[in-house]
Amino acid sequence: MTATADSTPPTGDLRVLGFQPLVPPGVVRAELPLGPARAALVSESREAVTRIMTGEDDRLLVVVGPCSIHDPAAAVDYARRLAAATAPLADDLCVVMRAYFEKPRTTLGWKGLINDPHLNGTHDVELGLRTARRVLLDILDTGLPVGCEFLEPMSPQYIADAVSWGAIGARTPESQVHRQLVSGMSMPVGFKNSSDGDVTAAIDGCRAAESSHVFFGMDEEGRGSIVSTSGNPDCHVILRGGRGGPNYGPEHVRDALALLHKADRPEHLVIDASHANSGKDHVRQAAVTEELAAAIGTGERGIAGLMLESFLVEGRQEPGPLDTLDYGKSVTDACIGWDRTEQLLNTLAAAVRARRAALDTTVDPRRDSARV
Ligand SMILES: O=C[C@H](O)[C@H](O)COP(=O)(O)O
Ligand SMILES: C=C(OP(=O)(O)O)C(=O)O
Repeated sequence: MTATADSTPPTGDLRVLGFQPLVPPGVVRAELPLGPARAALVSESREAVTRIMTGEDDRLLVVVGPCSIHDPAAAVDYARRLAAATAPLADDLCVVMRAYFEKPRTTLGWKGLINDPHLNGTHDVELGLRTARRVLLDILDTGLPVGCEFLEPMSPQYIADAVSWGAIGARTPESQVHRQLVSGMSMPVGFKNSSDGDVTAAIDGCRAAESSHVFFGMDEEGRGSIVSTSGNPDCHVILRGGRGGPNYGPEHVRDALALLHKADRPEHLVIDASHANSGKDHVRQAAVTEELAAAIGTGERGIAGLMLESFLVEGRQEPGPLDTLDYGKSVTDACIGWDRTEQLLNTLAAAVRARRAALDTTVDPRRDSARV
Protein backbone atom coordinates (compact mmCIF):
# COMPACT_ATOMS: atom_id res chain seq x y z
CA MET A 1 0.00 0.00 0.00
CA THR A 2 1.26 3.50 -0.86
CA ALA A 3 2.16 5.46 2.31
CA THR A 4 0.98 9.08 2.59
CA ALA A 5 3.13 11.83 4.11
CA ASP A 6 0.29 13.30 6.19
CA SER A 7 -2.76 11.74 7.82
CA THR A 8 -4.62 11.23 4.49
CA PRO A 9 -5.92 7.68 4.53
CA PRO A 10 -4.46 5.62 1.66
CA THR A 11 -6.86 5.21 -1.26
CA GLY A 12 -4.55 3.79 -3.90
CA ASP A 13 -3.03 0.32 -4.43
CA LEU A 14 -5.29 -1.09 -1.72
CA ARG A 15 -5.32 -4.49 -3.37
CA VAL A 16 -1.76 -4.52 -4.65
CA LEU A 17 0.36 -6.98 -2.71
CA GLY A 18 3.71 -5.93 -4.08
CA PHE A 19 5.89 -4.50 -6.80
CA GLN A 20 9.08 -6.22 -7.88
CA PRO A 21 11.45 -4.36 -10.21
CA LEU A 22 11.83 -6.13 -13.53
CA VAL A 23 15.14 -6.69 -15.32
CA PRO A 24 15.29 -4.29 -18.30
CA PRO A 25 14.68 -5.84 -21.73
CA GLY A 26 18.05 -4.63 -23.02
CA VAL A 27 19.83 -6.62 -20.30
CA VAL A 28 18.08 -9.87 -21.21
CA ARG A 29 18.64 -9.31 -24.92
CA ALA A 30 22.35 -8.66 -24.31
CA GLU A 31 22.67 -11.81 -22.20
CA LEU A 32 21.05 -13.88 -24.94
CA PRO A 33 21.90 -12.10 -28.19
CA LEU A 34 20.09 -12.95 -31.41
CA GLY A 35 23.23 -12.78 -33.56
CA PRO A 36 23.50 -12.26 -37.32
CA ALA A 37 22.61 -15.78 -38.53
CA ARG A 38 19.40 -15.99 -36.53
CA ALA A 39 18.54 -12.38 -37.40
CA ALA A 40 18.82 -13.25 -41.09
CA LEU A 41 16.44 -16.18 -40.62
CA VAL A 42 13.97 -13.96 -38.76
CA SER A 43 14.04 -11.27 -41.46
CA GLU A 44 13.76 -13.69 -44.38
CA SER A 45 10.92 -15.64 -42.81
CA ARG A 46 8.99 -12.46 -41.93
CA GLU A 47 9.25 -11.42 -45.57
CA ALA A 48 8.12 -14.87 -46.72
CA VAL A 49 5.04 -14.74 -44.46
CA THR A 50 4.20 -11.26 -45.73
CA ARG A 51 4.44 -12.43 -49.35
CA ILE A 52 2.19 -15.41 -48.61
CA MET A 53 -0.41 -13.23 -46.93
CA THR A 54 -0.47 -10.79 -49.86
CA GLY A 55 -0.69 -13.61 -52.39
CA GLU A 56 2.74 -13.06 -53.97
CA ASP A 57 3.97 -16.46 -52.73
CA ASP A 58 1.60 -19.36 -53.33
CA ARG A 59 2.94 -21.59 -50.57
CA LEU A 60 0.89 -22.32 -47.48
CA LEU A 61 1.91 -20.78 -44.16
CA VAL A 62 1.70 -23.50 -41.50
CA VAL A 63 2.03 -22.40 -37.88
CA VAL A 64 2.45 -25.66 -36.03
CA GLY A 65 3.60 -26.62 -32.55
CA PRO A 66 2.44 -27.10 -28.98
CA CYS A 67 -0.49 -25.19 -27.58
CA SER A 68 1.98 -23.85 -25.01
CA ILE A 69 5.65 -24.34 -24.20
CA HIS A 70 6.21 -25.67 -20.67
CA ASP A 71 9.34 -27.81 -21.07
CA PRO A 72 12.22 -26.22 -23.04
CA ALA A 73 13.85 -29.60 -23.75
CA ALA A 74 10.67 -31.08 -25.23
CA ALA A 75 10.08 -27.90 -27.27
CA VAL A 76 13.53 -28.06 -28.84
CA ASP A 77 13.21 -31.82 -29.37
CA TYR A 78 9.96 -31.11 -31.24
CA ALA A 79 11.62 -28.31 -33.22
CA ARG A 80 14.40 -30.61 -34.43
CA ARG A 81 11.88 -33.16 -35.65
CA LEU A 82 9.75 -30.51 -37.28
CA ALA A 83 12.76 -28.95 -39.04
CA ALA A 84 13.88 -32.34 -40.40
CA ALA A 85 10.38 -33.37 -41.49
CA THR A 86 9.53 -30.11 -43.25
CA ALA A 87 12.82 -29.21 -44.97
CA PRO A 88 11.82 -31.37 -47.98
CA LEU A 89 8.43 -29.59 -48.14
CA ALA A 90 9.87 -26.07 -48.37
CA ASP A 91 8.66 -25.50 -51.95
CA ASP A 92 5.07 -25.96 -50.79
CA LEU A 93 4.94 -24.98 -47.12
CA CYS A 94 6.37 -22.10 -45.12
CA VAL A 95 6.56 -23.69 -41.68
CA VAL A 96 6.66 -21.53 -38.56
CA MET A 97 6.91 -23.27 -35.21
CA ARG A 98 4.23 -22.24 -32.77
CA ALA A 99 6.00 -21.34 -29.51
CA TYR A 100 3.44 -19.82 -27.16
CA PHE A 101 4.77 -18.55 -23.85
CA GLU A 102 1.72 -16.57 -22.73
CA LYS A 103 -1.73 -18.13 -22.33
CA PRO A 104 -4.91 -16.06 -22.16
CA ARG A 105 -7.39 -17.94 -19.98
CA THR A 106 -11.15 -18.06 -20.21
CA THR A 107 -11.26 -17.66 -16.44
CA LEU A 108 -8.28 -19.01 -14.50
CA GLY A 109 -5.43 -21.39 -15.21
CA TRP A 110 -1.68 -21.58 -15.78
CA LYS A 111 -0.73 -18.41 -17.70
CA GLY A 112 2.27 -19.81 -19.47
CA LEU A 113 6.01 -20.20 -19.16
CA ILE A 114 6.81 -16.50 -18.89
CA ASN A 115 4.33 -15.99 -16.04
CA ASP A 116 5.11 -19.18 -14.11
CA PRO A 117 8.06 -21.18 -15.50
CA HIS A 118 8.04 -23.71 -12.64
CA LEU A 119 4.29 -24.38 -13.13
CA ASN A 120 3.82 -24.23 -9.39
CA GLY A 121 2.51 -20.74 -8.67
CA THR A 122 5.90 -19.26 -7.76
CA HIS A 123 5.76 -16.87 -10.75
CA ASP A 124 9.48 -16.42 -11.37
CA VAL A 125 8.79 -14.05 -14.27
CA GLU A 126 12.43 -13.09 -14.86
CA LEU A 127 13.36 -16.75 -15.24
CA GLY A 128 10.33 -17.13 -17.50
CA LEU A 129 11.48 -14.29 -19.77
CA ARG A 130 15.03 -15.63 -19.99
CA THR A 131 13.84 -19.20 -20.58
CA ALA A 132 11.42 -18.11 -23.30
CA ARG A 133 14.17 -16.19 -25.06
CA ARG A 134 16.56 -19.15 -24.79
CA VAL A 135 13.93 -21.46 -26.28
CA LEU A 136 13.35 -19.05 -29.18
CA LEU A 137 17.08 -18.94 -29.96
CA ASP A 138 17.35 -22.72 -29.77
CA ILE A 139 14.40 -23.18 -32.12
CA LEU A 140 15.90 -20.70 -34.57
CA ASP A 141 19.10 -22.75 -34.46
CA THR A 142 17.18 -25.71 -35.91
CA GLY A 143 16.46 -23.50 -38.94
CA LEU A 144 12.79 -22.89 -38.11
CA PRO A 145 11.20 -19.47 -37.64
CA VAL A 146 8.94 -19.01 -34.63
CA GLY A 147 5.41 -17.69 -33.99
CA CYS A 148 4.07 -16.38 -30.66
CA GLU A 149 0.88 -14.92 -29.28
CA PHE A 150 1.48 -11.49 -27.73
CA LEU A 151 -0.53 -10.98 -24.58
CA GLU A 152 1.33 -8.88 -21.99
CA PRO A 153 2.04 -5.46 -23.51
CA MET A 154 5.61 -5.34 -22.13
CA SER A 155 6.81 -8.89 -22.81
CA PRO A 156 7.54 -8.41 -26.55
CA GLN A 157 10.44 -6.12 -25.65
CA TYR A 158 12.23 -9.22 -24.33
CA ILE A 159 11.58 -11.64 -27.17
CA ALA A 160 10.01 -10.09 -30.28
CA ASP A 161 13.27 -9.60 -32.18
CA ALA A 162 13.41 -13.42 -32.42
CA VAL A 163 9.79 -13.84 -33.60
CA SER A 164 8.75 -14.10 -37.26
CA TRP A 165 4.97 -14.18 -36.92
CA GLY A 166 2.69 -12.94 -34.15
CA ALA A 167 -0.90 -13.58 -33.13
CA ILE A 168 -3.47 -11.61 -31.22
CA GLY A 169 -5.75 -14.17 -29.62
CA ALA A 170 -9.52 -14.43 -29.69
CA ARG A 171 -9.91 -12.72 -26.34
CA THR A 172 -8.08 -9.55 -27.44
CA PRO A 173 -8.68 -8.49 -31.09
CA GLU A 174 -10.84 -5.59 -29.87
CA SER A 175 -8.36 -4.52 -27.23
CA GLN A 176 -6.93 -1.09 -27.95
CA VAL A 177 -3.83 -2.04 -25.96
CA HIS A 178 -3.15 -4.98 -28.29
CA ARG A 179 -3.95 -3.07 -31.46
CA GLN A 180 -1.49 -0.36 -30.38
CA LEU A 181 1.08 -2.99 -29.53
CA VAL A 182 0.78 -4.56 -32.99
CA SER A 183 1.20 -1.15 -34.63
CA GLY A 184 4.80 -1.22 -33.45
CA MET A 185 5.56 -4.91 -34.05
CA SER A 186 8.24 -5.74 -36.62
CA MET A 187 6.65 -8.93 -37.94
CA PRO A 188 3.40 -9.93 -39.69
CA VAL A 189 0.62 -10.40 -37.16
CA GLY A 190 -2.66 -12.32 -37.36
CA PHE A 191 -5.73 -11.11 -35.49
CA LYS A 192 -8.11 -13.90 -34.54
CA ASN A 193 -11.84 -13.53 -34.81
CA SER A 194 -13.24 -12.83 -31.35
CA SER A 195 -14.35 -15.69 -29.11
CA ASP A 196 -18.00 -15.02 -30.03
CA GLY A 197 -17.03 -15.65 -33.67
CA ASP A 198 -17.04 -12.04 -34.87
CA VAL A 199 -14.67 -11.69 -37.85
CA THR A 200 -15.19 -7.92 -38.05
CA ALA A 201 -13.33 -7.56 -34.75
CA ALA A 202 -10.24 -9.05 -36.42
CA ILE A 203 -10.55 -6.91 -39.54
CA ASP A 204 -10.99 -3.80 -37.40
CA GLY A 205 -7.94 -4.92 -35.41
CA CYS A 206 -5.87 -5.07 -38.61
CA ARG A 207 -7.09 -1.64 -39.67
CA ALA A 208 -6.35 -0.08 -36.29
CA ALA A 209 -2.89 -1.65 -36.09
CA GLU A 210 -1.97 -0.37 -39.54
CA SER A 211 -2.12 3.15 -38.23
CA SER A 212 0.46 4.97 -36.12
CA HIS A 213 -0.24 5.25 -32.39
CA VAL A 214 1.08 6.85 -29.22
CA PHE A 215 0.68 4.84 -26.02
CA PHE A 216 2.20 3.79 -22.70
CA GLY A 217 5.06 1.31 -22.79
CA MET A 218 8.60 0.58 -21.68
CA ASP A 219 11.92 1.27 -23.37
CA GLU A 220 14.81 -1.15 -23.53
CA GLU A 221 16.23 0.19 -20.29
CA GLY A 222 12.95 -0.67 -18.59
CA ARG A 223 11.78 2.93 -18.17
CA GLY A 224 8.11 3.73 -18.40
CA SER A 225 7.79 5.52 -21.74
CA ILE A 226 5.49 7.14 -24.21
CA VAL A 227 5.86 4.91 -27.26
CA SER A 228 5.24 6.23 -30.79
CA THR A 229 4.76 3.71 -33.60
CA SER A 230 4.55 3.94 -37.38
CA GLY A 231 1.83 1.28 -37.86
CA ASN A 232 2.06 -2.32 -39.08
CA PRO A 233 0.91 -2.91 -42.68
CA ASP A 234 1.41 -6.70 -42.37
CA CYS A 235 -1.74 -7.76 -40.53
CA HIS A 236 -4.20 -10.50 -41.46
CA VAL A 237 -7.23 -12.36 -40.14
CA ILE A 238 -7.33 -15.80 -38.49
CA LEU A 239 -10.57 -17.80 -38.40
CA ARG A 240 -10.69 -19.93 -35.23
CA GLY A 241 -14.42 -20.55 -34.81
CA GLY A 242 -16.50 -19.06 -32.03
CA ARG A 243 -19.21 -19.71 -29.50
CA GLY A 244 -21.64 -20.42 -32.35
CA GLY A 245 -19.41 -23.18 -33.75
CA PRO A 246 -16.65 -23.60 -36.31
CA ASN A 247 -15.97 -21.13 -39.13
CA TYR A 248 -13.57 -23.03 -41.40
CA GLY A 249 -16.14 -24.27 -43.96
CA PRO A 250 -16.41 -23.00 -47.55
CA GLU A 251 -19.30 -20.68 -46.68
CA HIS A 252 -17.39 -19.15 -43.76
CA VAL A 253 -14.28 -18.67 -45.87
CA ARG A 254 -16.36 -17.09 -48.62
CA ASP A 255 -18.05 -14.71 -46.15
CA ALA A 256 -14.77 -13.74 -44.50
CA LEU A 257 -13.12 -13.10 -47.88
CA ALA A 258 -16.08 -10.93 -48.86
CA LEU A 259 -15.60 -8.90 -45.67
CA LEU A 260 -11.91 -8.50 -46.50
CA HIS A 261 -12.79 -7.43 -50.04
CA LYS A 262 -15.25 -4.88 -48.68
CA ALA A 263 -12.57 -3.57 -46.34
CA ASP A 264 -10.18 -3.32 -49.31
CA ARG A 265 -7.77 -5.80 -47.80
CA PRO A 266 -5.89 -8.72 -49.42
CA GLU A 267 -8.29 -11.66 -49.76
CA HIS A 268 -6.11 -14.15 -47.93
CA LEU A 269 -6.55 -15.51 -44.44
CA VAL A 270 -5.26 -18.06 -41.96
CA ILE A 271 -7.45 -20.77 -40.45
CA ASP A 272 -6.79 -22.23 -37.01
CA ALA A 273 -7.80 -25.90 -37.14
CA SER A 274 -7.92 -26.01 -33.33
CA HIS A 275 -9.93 -24.10 -30.69
CA ALA A 276 -13.58 -23.57 -31.64
CA ASN A 277 -12.90 -25.03 -35.10
CA SER A 278 -12.28 -28.43 -33.54
CA GLY A 279 -13.95 -28.09 -30.14
CA LYS A 280 -10.39 -28.46 -28.75
CA ASP A 281 -10.52 -32.14 -29.75
CA HIS A 282 -7.18 -33.12 -31.30
CA VAL A 283 -8.70 -35.98 -33.29
CA ARG A 284 -11.24 -33.58 -34.75
CA GLN A 285 -8.45 -31.06 -35.39
CA ALA A 286 -6.73 -33.56 -37.69
CA ALA A 287 -10.02 -34.12 -39.54
CA VAL A 288 -10.49 -30.35 -39.93
CA THR A 289 -6.95 -30.11 -41.33
CA GLU A 290 -7.79 -32.79 -43.90
CA GLU A 291 -10.99 -30.97 -44.89
CA LEU A 292 -9.00 -27.77 -45.33
CA ALA A 293 -6.36 -29.61 -47.38
CA ALA A 294 -9.16 -30.82 -49.66
CA ALA A 295 -10.44 -27.24 -50.09
CA ILE A 296 -6.94 -25.98 -50.84
CA GLY A 297 -6.36 -28.83 -53.29
CA THR A 298 -9.40 -27.86 -55.32
CA GLY A 299 -8.02 -24.35 -55.78
CA GLU A 300 -9.08 -22.19 -52.80
CA ARG A 301 -6.56 -19.33 -52.85
CA GLY A 302 -8.13 -17.48 -49.95
CA ILE A 303 -6.71 -19.96 -47.46
CA ALA A 304 -3.12 -18.76 -47.19
CA GLY A 305 -2.25 -20.31 -43.85
CA LEU A 306 -3.20 -22.89 -41.27
CA MET A 307 -2.56 -23.20 -37.55
CA LEU A 308 -2.19 -26.60 -35.90
CA GLU A 309 -1.67 -27.52 -32.26
CA SER A 310 0.75 -30.43 -32.22
CA PHE A 311 3.27 -31.90 -29.81
CA LEU A 312 5.36 -35.04 -29.41
CA VAL A 313 2.59 -36.98 -27.68
CA GLU A 314 -1.11 -36.60 -28.50
CA GLY A 315 -3.68 -35.25 -26.04
CA ARG A 316 -3.23 -33.16 -22.94
CA GLN A 317 -2.52 -33.41 -19.23
CA GLU A 318 -3.15 -31.17 -16.24
CA PRO A 319 -0.29 -28.71 -15.62
CA GLY A 320 2.02 -29.31 -12.68
CA PRO A 321 5.73 -29.30 -11.78
CA LEU A 322 7.85 -30.67 -14.63
CA ASP A 323 8.99 -33.81 -12.82
CA THR A 324 5.36 -34.92 -12.43
CA LEU A 325 4.47 -34.58 -16.12
CA ASP A 326 4.52 -36.88 -19.15
CA TYR A 327 7.29 -35.79 -21.53
CA GLY A 328 6.16 -34.01 -24.70
CA LYS A 329 2.45 -33.77 -23.87
CA SER A 330 0.50 -30.49 -23.76
CA VAL A 331 -0.50 -28.94 -20.43
CA THR A 332 -3.07 -26.67 -22.07
CA ASP A 333 -5.20 -27.68 -25.10
CA ALA A 334 -5.02 -31.21 -26.52
CA CYS A 335 -2.49 -31.54 -29.34
CA ILE A 336 -2.12 -33.83 -32.35
CA GLY A 337 0.75 -36.31 -31.76
CA TRP A 338 3.97 -36.29 -33.76
CA ASP A 339 3.30 -39.12 -36.27
CA ARG A 340 -0.11 -37.76 -37.22
CA THR A 341 1.36 -34.27 -37.53
CA GLU A 342 3.95 -35.51 -39.99
CA GLN A 343 1.23 -37.15 -42.10
CA LEU A 344 -0.84 -33.95 -42.08
CA LEU A 345 2.11 -31.81 -43.13
CA ASN A 346 2.65 -34.08 -46.12
CA THR A 347 -1.06 -33.90 -46.93
CA LEU A 348 -0.94 -30.10 -46.83
CA ALA A 349 2.12 -29.97 -49.08
CA ALA A 350 0.33 -32.23 -51.58
CA ALA A 351 -2.72 -29.95 -51.37
CA VAL A 352 -0.61 -26.92 -52.31
CA ARG A 353 0.75 -28.80 -55.33
CA ALA A 354 -2.79 -29.79 -56.28
CA ARG A 355 -3.91 -26.15 -55.93
CA ARG A 356 -1.19 -25.02 -58.30
CA ALA A 357 -2.33 -27.62 -60.81
CA ALA A 358 -6.00 -26.68 -60.33
CA LEU A 359 -5.33 -22.96 -60.77
CA ASP A 360 -3.37 -23.59 -63.95
CA THR A 361 -6.50 -24.97 -65.56
CA THR A 362 -9.36 -23.07 -63.93
CA VAL A 363 -10.28 -19.41 -63.99
CA ASP A 364 -11.78 -17.84 -60.89
CA PRO A 365 -13.00 -14.36 -61.86
CA ARG A 366 -13.49 -13.31 -58.22
CA ARG A 367 -9.86 -14.08 -57.37
CA ASP A 368 -8.50 -12.76 -60.66
CA SER A 369 -10.19 -9.41 -60.17
CA ALA A 370 -8.80 -9.24 -56.64
CA ARG A 371 -5.25 -9.97 -57.62
CA VAL A 372 -2.84 -7.49 -59.12
O1 LIG B 1 -5.06 -22.21 -26.30
C1 LIG B 1 -5.30 -22.35 -25.13
C2 LIG B 1 -6.61 -22.15 -24.61
O2 LIG B 1 -7.60 -22.42 -25.54
C3 LIG B 1 -6.78 -20.77 -24.10
O3 LIG B 1 -5.64 -20.38 -23.43
C4 LIG B 1 -7.98 -20.73 -23.17
O4 LIG B 1 -7.95 -21.82 -22.37
P1 LIG B 1 -8.98 -22.06 -21.19
O5 LIG B 1 -10.35 -21.92 -21.77
O6 LIG B 1 -8.65 -23.46 -20.78
O7 LIG B 1 -8.70 -21.07 -20.15
C1 LIG C 1 -5.50 -19.07 -26.89
C2 LIG C 1 -5.37 -19.47 -28.14
O1 LIG C 1 -6.30 -19.41 -29.09
P1 LIG C 1 -7.62 -18.54 -29.11
O2 LIG C 1 -7.17 -17.14 -28.87
O3 LIG C 1 -8.13 -18.79 -30.48
O4 LIG C 1 -8.51 -19.06 -28.05
C3 LIG C 1 -4.14 -20.11 -28.60
O5 LIG C 1 -3.93 -20.22 -29.82
O6 LIG C 1 -3.37 -20.51 -27.75
